[in-house]
Amino acid sequence: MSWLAPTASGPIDATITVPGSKSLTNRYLILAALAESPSLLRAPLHSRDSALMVAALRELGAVIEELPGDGDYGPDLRVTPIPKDYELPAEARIDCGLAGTVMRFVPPLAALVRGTVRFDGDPQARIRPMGPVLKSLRVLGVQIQEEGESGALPFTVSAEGSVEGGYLAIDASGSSQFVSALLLAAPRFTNGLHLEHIGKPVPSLEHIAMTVKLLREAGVQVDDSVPNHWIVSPGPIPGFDVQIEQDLSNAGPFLAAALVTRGTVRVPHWPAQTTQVGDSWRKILTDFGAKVHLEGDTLVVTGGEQILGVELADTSELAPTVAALCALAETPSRLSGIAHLRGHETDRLAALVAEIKSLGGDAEETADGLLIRPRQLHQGLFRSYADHRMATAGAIIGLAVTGVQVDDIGSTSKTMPEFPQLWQRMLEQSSGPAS
Ligand SMILES: O=C(O)C1=C[C@@H](OP(=O)(O)O)[C@@H](O)[C@H](O)C1
Ligand SMILES: C=C(OP(=O)(O)O)C(=O)O
Repeated sequence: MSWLAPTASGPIDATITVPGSKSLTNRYLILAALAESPSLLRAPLHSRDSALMVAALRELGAVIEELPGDGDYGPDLRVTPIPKDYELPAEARIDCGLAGTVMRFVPPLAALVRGTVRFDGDPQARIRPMGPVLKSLRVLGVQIQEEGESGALPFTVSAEGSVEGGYLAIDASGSSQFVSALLLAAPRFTNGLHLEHIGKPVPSLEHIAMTVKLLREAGVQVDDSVPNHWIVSPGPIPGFDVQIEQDLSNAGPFLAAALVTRGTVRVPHWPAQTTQVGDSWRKILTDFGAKVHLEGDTLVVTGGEQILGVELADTSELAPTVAALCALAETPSRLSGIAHLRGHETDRLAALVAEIKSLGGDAEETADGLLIRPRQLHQGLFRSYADHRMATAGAIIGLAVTGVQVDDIGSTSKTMPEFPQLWQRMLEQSSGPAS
């Protein structure tokens, strides 16, 4: 659905909470499916990525029910784990959509049931890198049959119900999800796992820290004291009851709106301690020239007189939102350490350069990032390439530039189906009506 991005007619003054974290929801779903007894996920995300994870775990024998809860964005989830020694009644089929967490995290779980499981996804998912996960499973003795390009969807996992584990070396420079995928299943490997990364630096390290923290909270022993080594001891995961934090990465476009309109945006219930990469908005938005502070547990961001250019390394999944702000900044910006964004939902470096340029901006790719220089932007089509974060980047630019048309705002359903309504609500709360 093509969507004319609303332009703000004055400073935004709004308070917004967003739905639950994708990364937390999909990790807790995996841990709950591996647990010894049922678990309750309170205020989880309900979006395409979480629905695909729920469907995948049901295919593998977990029972997942919706229960009324207190969250603003849908029911809680009760997860009854995959039975021990589960034998699939027939070949299972798992649709990964475009979800990295499903295509990377679920195959190691499929190795723990008996039977065959076929994985496929959206056409764009078939070019996202999968090789290190498939290679690791093969080294661990699991049979994988690939159908198309090597190291990519679609493929079939044939498993015998147990994985011995032990030492494994991988190159996770393409995605932190390769590491998280193996760590999450490792407590159920007979001998646990000693995973070593060998290669260029692993990106998005915050997401691995999140995996390690969640495993430890679930009672699993993890030693990550030596860089690039993770040692997970085998052991049971007791069922748990958890409140899921809102998605701080998805809070980003709303917070960015404060800078773009020189207004104020508040996000209540900002977690005091979190492993979400989105917590770094506090530093990033300060670099852009905003005033950022906490009032109790409410994060308050107020835009400055101008948006300053930034120099930032490894902004991970925040990069498209950051790039949108760079395109509106008064001084040049350099983003580095994000070469792996070429393997995200789309080649985000190419997509951001193409779309910023199509609005008259000045952007160029480097080997590992982007250079974005100030230039007046004009109306035009901003393509999202089925990528939720491209779509929200277009919305951010549209706040300042009239006539920005986002081709597929529906792509935000990947992690925030409510985005268009929440964006509108943010504008309606503000002093001037949106145009
Ligand atoms: O583990 C996770 O939940 C994620 C890890 C990161 O992947 P990469 O390491 O591929 O950037 C991040 O970008 C993605 O949105 C979510
Ligand atoms: C890279 C992302 O997603 P995925 O979990 O599909 O890798 C993202 O949400 O920015």
